[in-house]
Amino acid sequence: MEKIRQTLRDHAWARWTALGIVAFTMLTGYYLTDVMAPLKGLLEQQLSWDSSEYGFFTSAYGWFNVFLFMLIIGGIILDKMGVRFTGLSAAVIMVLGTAIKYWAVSTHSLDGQTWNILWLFPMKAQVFMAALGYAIFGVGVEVAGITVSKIIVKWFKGKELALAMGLEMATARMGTALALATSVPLAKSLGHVSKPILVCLILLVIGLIAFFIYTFMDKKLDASQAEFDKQNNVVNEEEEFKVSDIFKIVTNKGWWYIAILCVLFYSAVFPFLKYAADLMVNKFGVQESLAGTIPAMLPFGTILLTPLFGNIYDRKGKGATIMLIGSLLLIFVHGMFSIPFLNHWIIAIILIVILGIGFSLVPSAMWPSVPKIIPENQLGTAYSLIFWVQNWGLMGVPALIGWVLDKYCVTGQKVVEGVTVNTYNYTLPMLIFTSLGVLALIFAFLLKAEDKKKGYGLELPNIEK
Ligand SMILES: NCCCC[C@H](NC(=O)[C@@H](N)CCCCN)C(=O)O
Repeated sequence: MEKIRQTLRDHAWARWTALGIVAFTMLTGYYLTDVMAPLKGLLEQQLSWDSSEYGFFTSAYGWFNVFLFMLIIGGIILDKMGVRFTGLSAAVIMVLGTAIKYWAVSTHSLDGQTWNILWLFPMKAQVFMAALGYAIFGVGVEVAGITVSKIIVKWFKGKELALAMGLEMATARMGTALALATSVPLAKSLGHVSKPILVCLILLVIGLIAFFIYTFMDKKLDASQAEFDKQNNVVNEEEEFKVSDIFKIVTNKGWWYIAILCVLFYSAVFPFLKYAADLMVNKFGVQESLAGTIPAMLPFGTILLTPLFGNIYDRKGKGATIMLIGSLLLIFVHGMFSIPFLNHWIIAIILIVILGIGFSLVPSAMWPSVPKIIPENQLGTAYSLIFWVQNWGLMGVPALIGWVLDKYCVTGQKVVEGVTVNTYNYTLPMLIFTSLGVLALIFAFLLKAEDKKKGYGLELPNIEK
């Protein structure tokens, strides 16, 4: 009998098609994640939300992931049950959470109601229900993220791993860019702040169907790998994941440096994006209806650059150095944003472009570096633990910024379309973002040193010759 020399992943068309499908599912998830960011002003006008309520809602993304350990549980399920079951479940959870959020923002049945959350905090019922839906969605999109990372490693290990991860992130960021650029026009043209969420809901259902289609490819990949192993007498030595492996992951210094760099770096980017449209209005005097357009350039820039830097990492290596340079750019940009007299909108555009470069450098090198430190059977859990640490920042920093804005940064009030809203000075929030960048740089240095000591190969190319 003729021996099989190739598995499905050795066919370029198959691995790039698989990537395209799962990346699309992530695009739909990222669209919903950021769809409310440019609507902060409209939420204040149409639903009377204030900055703290907006901050509370935004931080809900991480509630269940962080406090109920849903992300870690998701990672363990991923390593135990595999990518098909976990990915499908995650996509269903995204749809469910978004349906609840849409209902909360569009219904009138919650009008005027206040609930005591945990018998302690009075909160508008509408804000709470929208946040609950977003928290459920947050579990789905984060577990989908780790699942897709593991899927990419499965198809691209020893091949164009960083390019593939870069392309997946680029596709996902198209979702972010679309959200930033389209949510205000959609809300205005369709007549209500809830309408962009409805558009997301439809997209998420399509994303779920796409992932369902992917599961057939995944089955074929497993079958071709099993056949290859059988015919070539390959003994699969990969051990099954054990819950005790978590101990191995969390006692690995290199893993910790990536996790801490990740939380610091991402906390200075994603939460910044939530307030960036408002920053454009308050600091740079940009019109409300156009305010989302400048921050939207950031994800647009990363769409081109993340795969480009990923490709460089695949071919030339220098992963740890790439993360260092990205952290430096982050400090520069937020430092400049915090200087009060630099308030021309052209400066805002230039800084967002530079931030786009930084935000392409770090992720393009960080995520493909994890499989160099952690074995594949523990990868789902390792990614989920990194996401878990990161989610503390994604949850805490927006709430912190919302609170800081309300407490220390209100400069006055103005009337927008007949409604009185606060105006803010963004210097203090931008200094907070700058400090996160400085800490990120320190951990990028520590990671580079640890790589040198342990020989993880972060500075080596990913493509095996
Ligand atoms: N294959 C790379 C996976 C990580 C991508 C990374 N995503 C995250 O860090 C998520 N935990 C947070 C997503 C928040 C979406 N606005 C990324 O760079 O997007």
